[in-house]
Amino acid sequence: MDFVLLYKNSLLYRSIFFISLCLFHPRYLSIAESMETTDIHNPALNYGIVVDCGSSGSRVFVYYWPPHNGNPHTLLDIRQMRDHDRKPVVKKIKPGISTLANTPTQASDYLHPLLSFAAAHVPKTKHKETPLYILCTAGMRLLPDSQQAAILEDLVTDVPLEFDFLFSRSHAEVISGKQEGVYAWIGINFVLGRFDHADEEDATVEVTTGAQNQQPISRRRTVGIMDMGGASLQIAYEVPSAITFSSPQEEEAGKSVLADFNLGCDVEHTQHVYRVYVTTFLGFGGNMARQRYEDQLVNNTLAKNRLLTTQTGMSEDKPYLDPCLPVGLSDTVTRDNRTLFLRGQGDWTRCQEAVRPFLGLHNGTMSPGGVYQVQNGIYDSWKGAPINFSNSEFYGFSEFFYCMEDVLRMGGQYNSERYSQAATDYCSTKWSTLKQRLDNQLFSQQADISRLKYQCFKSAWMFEVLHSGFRFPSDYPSLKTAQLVYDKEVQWTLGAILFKTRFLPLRDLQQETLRQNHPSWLRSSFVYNHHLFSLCILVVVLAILLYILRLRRIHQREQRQAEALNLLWAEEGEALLP
Ligand SMILES: Nc1nc2c(ncn2[C@@H]2O[C@H](COP(=O)(O)OP(=O)(O)OP(=O)(O)O)[C@@H](O)[C@H]2O)c(=O)[nH]1
Repeated sequence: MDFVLLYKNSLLYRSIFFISLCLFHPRYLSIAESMETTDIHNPALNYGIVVDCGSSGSRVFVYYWPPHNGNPHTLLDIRQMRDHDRKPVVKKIKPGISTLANTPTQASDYLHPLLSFAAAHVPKTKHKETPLYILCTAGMRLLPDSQQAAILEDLVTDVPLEFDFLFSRSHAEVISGKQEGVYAWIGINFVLGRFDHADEEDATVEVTTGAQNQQPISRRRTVGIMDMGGASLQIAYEVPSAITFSSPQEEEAGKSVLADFNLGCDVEHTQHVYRVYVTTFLGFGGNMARQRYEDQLVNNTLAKNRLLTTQTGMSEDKPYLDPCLPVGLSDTVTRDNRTLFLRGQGDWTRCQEAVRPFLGLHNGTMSPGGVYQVQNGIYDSWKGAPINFSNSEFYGFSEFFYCMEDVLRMGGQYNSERYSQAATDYCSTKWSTLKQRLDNQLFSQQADISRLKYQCFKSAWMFEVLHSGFRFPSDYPSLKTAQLVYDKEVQWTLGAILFKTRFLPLRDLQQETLRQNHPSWLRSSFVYNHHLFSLCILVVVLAILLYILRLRRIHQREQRQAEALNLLWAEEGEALLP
């Protein structure tokens, strides 16, 4: 067979092609690798566990990372662990940990299934050095301090009795909404590679980080996030230029919604200094918004009944007509032993109008502190950093994705017109038909009866938050909703572990320097990037192989020519013989 053809069809040729691709785009190599089963037999891998204790449930995520590549400008390559079926190692339980407010001593038992699941996946020999973080969000934030403290105390005392992870008092905490927003922002930008060096085709921005005498740096444009959970809502986006405040009050308010942080391993490396505008809205998550709406329905309807001596909502045959429940759905709401009977009207437009007041709009701006702070008389009037709607990109997570995907099946690129049409149709579909569709598995696997019931409300709430609250123009072209990006589940937990391990590379670097004391050019060179290094070795080996094969071919050809010459001489010799 022709050698060239053989070579082109060979694994060798394809490997070289793939290797060249990866040499030019090492990012692709990392993406491909991160979808593989995690090699638990590799002793060099490090592990980390984050438990997200949300208002509606708790989930455990197991992450791992190879040793740092030695370049102080790159972050740890943290990936979600995958089991032998390549499935992400994640487990979820319901309800939320805040339901243990009155029985805090059960907190560690409650988390036991999640922690033993993680313990079964992380190699036993690694448990001692594997950090475990138990981070609680809005459900816990809504509890009084004493109840929060009692739950955390139980975890800090009991978890180490059963599990051998690296876990201390500071590893169990109720994080602020601001932290949650920043972590979500870090998570998605990391997965999208926006913290890497910019390629020519990337959209870049000039960034002034505020450091003294610092020239603007050109960096990849980062994406903004909106994350709507069960109880709280976060928005976070990078503010590329230094902000000037016109008054000390404005500065005070402004600083409370700006997060300045350095993701680099060392304060001297300013390449990864970011200034992010982040605001959290407690009570604005999908479930809490519905709860607030129902509270008001009960109060207002009963007050009206008293005033007008009517009986609206007092019995099943005289229900309150709720525009935000699907047509024909009967439901009840009970508050303080008072029950209100509801019947779905399925009217999207009226539902939008009904939910809008719950945004707490004040001079056209949503209250960053949420309704609770407004009720306490604290009102923050800072309007937030303006979003450049013509040069930005946003990702919507959790309810933004579930609202679009679970039943409407349109998660991904957001288009306000298509979305409101689909939501209008959903709301006006008869409840019996919706249930039939659920039984026929026409919705996503995650959709359950509760999703069906509140979809109409939640989709209107999401729409209002986006367009009336955050004032995104209806033709904004760059909003995507997502749960998986490059096949990775993007959660704020990923950002949390990245942030919490940001100094680990420094430790590795210092140890390496002490041990080997290499010249500095070597440390910063590609020799310390183990991917590139092994690929180069492979390329060299393949080149040598090809060279040897080619030499053999030349040698064989020469041999054949020599034999032919010998034959010719022999024949000529015979002919000359008398
Ligand atoms: N479709 C789908 N729904 C989910 C999933 N996880 C949670 N939900 C639902 O989405 C709503 C919001 O849940 P999350 O986004 O997990 O919010 P949370 O962490 O509980 O709430 P916060 O504490 O406010 O952050 C709840 O009603 C959940 O039942 C999921 O993986 N898929």
